[in-house]
Amino acid sequence: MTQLSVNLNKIALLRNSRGRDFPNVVEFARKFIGLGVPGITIHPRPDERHITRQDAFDLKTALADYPEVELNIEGYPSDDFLKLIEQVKPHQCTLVPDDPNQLTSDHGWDFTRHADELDTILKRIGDAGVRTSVFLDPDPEQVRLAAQSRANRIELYTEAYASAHGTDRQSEVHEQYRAAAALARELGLELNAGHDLDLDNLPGFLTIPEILEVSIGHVLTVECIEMGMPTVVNRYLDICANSA
Ligand SMILES: CC(=O)[C@@H](O)[C@H](O)COP(=O)(O)O
Ligand SMILES: NCC(=O)COP(=O)(O)O
Repeated sequence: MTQLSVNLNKIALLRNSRGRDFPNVVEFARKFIGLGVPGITIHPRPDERHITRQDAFDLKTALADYPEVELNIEGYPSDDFLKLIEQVKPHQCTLVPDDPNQLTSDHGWDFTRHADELDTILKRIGDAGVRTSVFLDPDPEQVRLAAQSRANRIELYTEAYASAHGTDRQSEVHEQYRAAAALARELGLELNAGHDLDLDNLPGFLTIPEILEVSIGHVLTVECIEMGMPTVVNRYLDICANSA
């Protein structure tokens, strides 16, 4: 069964737009957990445009009340970010190759260029007792290289899957993900996935076997506005429970 990790970036974005602590990120984490969500994801960016460093500490403290709930922190491995990970010690850290000013994550790691620096970084995070995951395109060469690294998991970057969904490229693109996932499993990598997943495209994606975790935030937040949190969370949990 796939675990749902709700990404709270967009709750923080709303909060930051008014300069007071509303909506409160920790309170929303508690609401999602209360509805049965087993994981929380945040992606603190250097400009703190949504999630702040303080949010990471506050969530870590709050999640002590829910030992079964996983905290996943995503981000570019700057020294600041790595220090944050060493202090907060989330269950999982997902490394993303984002520029500081990037609008959103739009590509996976290139291990042909970054294998050496990632080795040092993955060791540092692993030594802090934190599970590691690396954001990756569904590219067989990158999957092979990631399998030779210290990463425990890969997170398949699903934007291409989401944009092809419902178009005549759907099955071709889906096959790329299916093949990358099969190769990753064969090489001993565990698998997560995320970016632009939603209630409509997730069931098709989760026909790929053994996706351990999906992190979802942007569309999920909009779906909650449209349909209400309980309905949306129940539908996601249902889809995840029926994954391959
Ligand atoms: C790493 C990843 O997949 C992203 O989806 C990310 O967490 C979203 O970041 P923004 O919310 O800043 O677009
Ligand atoms: N890792 C992906 C994530 O956390 C959320 O992505 P999105 O649903 O906000 O596109």
